[in-house]
Amino acid sequence: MTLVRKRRLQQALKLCLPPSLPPLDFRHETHPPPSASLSAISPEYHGIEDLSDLEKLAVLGRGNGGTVYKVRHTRTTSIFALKVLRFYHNTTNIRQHAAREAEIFKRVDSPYIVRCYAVFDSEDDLCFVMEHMERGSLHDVLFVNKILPEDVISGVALCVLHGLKYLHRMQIVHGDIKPSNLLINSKGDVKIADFGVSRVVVGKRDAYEAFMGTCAYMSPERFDPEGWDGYNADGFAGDVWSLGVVVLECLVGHYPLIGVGEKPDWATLVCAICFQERLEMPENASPDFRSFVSKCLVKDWSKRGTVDELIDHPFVNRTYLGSHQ
Ligand SMILES: Nc1ncnc2c1ncn2[C@@H]1O[C@H](COP(=O)(O)OP(=O)(O)OP(=O)(O)O)[C@@H](O)[C@H]1O
Repeated sequence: MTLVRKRRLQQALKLCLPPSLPPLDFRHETHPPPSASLSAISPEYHGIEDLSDLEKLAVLGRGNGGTVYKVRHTRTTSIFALKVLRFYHNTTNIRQHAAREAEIFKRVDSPYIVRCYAVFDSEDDLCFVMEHMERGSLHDVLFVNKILPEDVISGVALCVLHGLKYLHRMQIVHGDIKPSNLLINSKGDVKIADFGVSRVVVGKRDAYEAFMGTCAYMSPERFDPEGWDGYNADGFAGDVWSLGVVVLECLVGHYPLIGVGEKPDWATLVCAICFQERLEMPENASPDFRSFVSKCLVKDWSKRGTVDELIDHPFVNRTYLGSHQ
């Protein structure tokens, strides 16, 4: 059964074999949006003028502070994903994250990043109209399939690396790379989503925020900045660490830095992330897989593989790997 599922997934999860990166688009940087209730993010897209144009069809998922709906544009019948962040009790924290997410979404335009077409804001909530990623998140895929074959993981990793390369060139640290933030469309393209804790790097120390994002995927320098020279880290290496954890999780079938059944509380995670020396690799992992993950999961961020190095790594440049079972 597992084998059937795996085969089905291999067919279904077509991987994007990325063409060369498109040039960076800085159009939006010089034109900050007006502080009106609607900020059109993609000026070429004129279809969505008002939230009332969108009919809710289903709930796609829920995250911290928000719900994502599948919606249909009543006039064009196009399908979108609508993320609604509600500001209960005027929580400054959520407002700040939402504003940051909107700000980053305005800047990015890449086939490796989920597109955002419009943002509507009001007193009570902030709504993002995004491209609908039909197959949901990598988290959903792992929930159903448990583990993925190496060649599928390799394609996922390559898409994320291209997305990170684009973001990092724009000085954007994602800060929360994890399976639920990697979305897959009907063509099998994997794209990075959710910029709620992302930041634009303006210097090394000034923008440092240690405990934003999801603890389990955080790098040692974010978890323990004093122990791992985190105050000097630029943040980009943290995204690479998170990618390494995700890649390993896809082959292990569960969060890989602690044992199955172990509670991922703060103390357990800090021990695993900051102090545990040995990396548990699945026995069936290929040498390329081991090498790739080991380069991502170097505890000292200054010695960790960079996105530019990893994008040339044999693990993500294989034509077909027959070694997985
Ligand atoms: N554009 C989209 N297309 C399809 N499904 C989506 C889209 N965006 C989000 N989802 C689904 O909604 C879920 C919730 O997304 P959301 O960004 O609100 O939170 P999260 O990343 O899962 O969690 P957290 O808030 O803790 O980061 C996702 O896990 C995914 O399954």
